[in-house]
Amino acid sequence: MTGRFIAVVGPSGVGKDSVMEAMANRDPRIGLAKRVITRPSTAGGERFNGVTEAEFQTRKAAGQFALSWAAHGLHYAIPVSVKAQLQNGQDVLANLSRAALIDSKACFAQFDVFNLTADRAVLAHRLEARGRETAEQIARRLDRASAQLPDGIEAFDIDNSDALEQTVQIALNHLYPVKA
Ligand SMILES: Nc1ncnc2c1ncn2[C@@H]1O[C@H](COP(=O)(O)OP(=O)(O)O)[C@@H](O)[C@H]1O
Ligand SMILES: O=P(O)(O)OC[C@H]1O[C@H](OP(=O)(O)OP(=O)(O)O)[C@H](O)[C@@H]1O
Repeated sequence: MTGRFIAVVGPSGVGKDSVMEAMANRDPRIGLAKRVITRPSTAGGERFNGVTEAEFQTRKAAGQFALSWAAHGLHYAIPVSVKAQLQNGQDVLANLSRAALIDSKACFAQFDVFNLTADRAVLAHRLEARGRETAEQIARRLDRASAQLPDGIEAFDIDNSDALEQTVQIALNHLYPVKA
């Protein structure tokens, strides 16, 4: 059976990549979409494919992206290879912009959304602790924290203010309900 494409959205620093990675480690039915980003691969954090702006545009023109968007002064894409993962029956998690949800819904037959939330103070603390962005970049990311989901998009909301393990369990229970 074809897998589900699950968009994981929420403000920068809320824990999208951490939750996704922990879910994939817990359950073999889950695969991760590896994003292509115009950020040096040495920047750390999630596993992503870092490319130059020119390389990004070349790959986009060659049809190598299922989805792409711009945010935080960077370009991001989900490679078309996710379709093979889905055809192999994996449920695929992808860290997506809330602004890319409409395109994403149109692109994938089986589509779900996890919307992660956390208090602004928690976000600020996590972004500082992650240490990847400057103070100014962090301030701009926090300004986007309250962005709403587009009309017509239904999401499963999960508060990731507390322990990561708790969030992961709630998300897994939602994806794979235990039959009584
Ligand atoms: N539930 C949690 N409790 C504590 N720290 C967390 C939790 N979830 C994520 N973090 C930490 O917060 C920071 C941001 O997480 P990350 O997964 O990079 O967020 P995002 O992908 O949403 O930008 C990381 O340093 C991560 O280790
Ligand atoms: O439009 P928004 O919903 O605010 O999302 C903006 C960007 O932030 C998210 O990534 P993340 O927070 O992981 O930032 P990063 O990709 O730079 O790490 C998401 O994947 C988008 O690329």
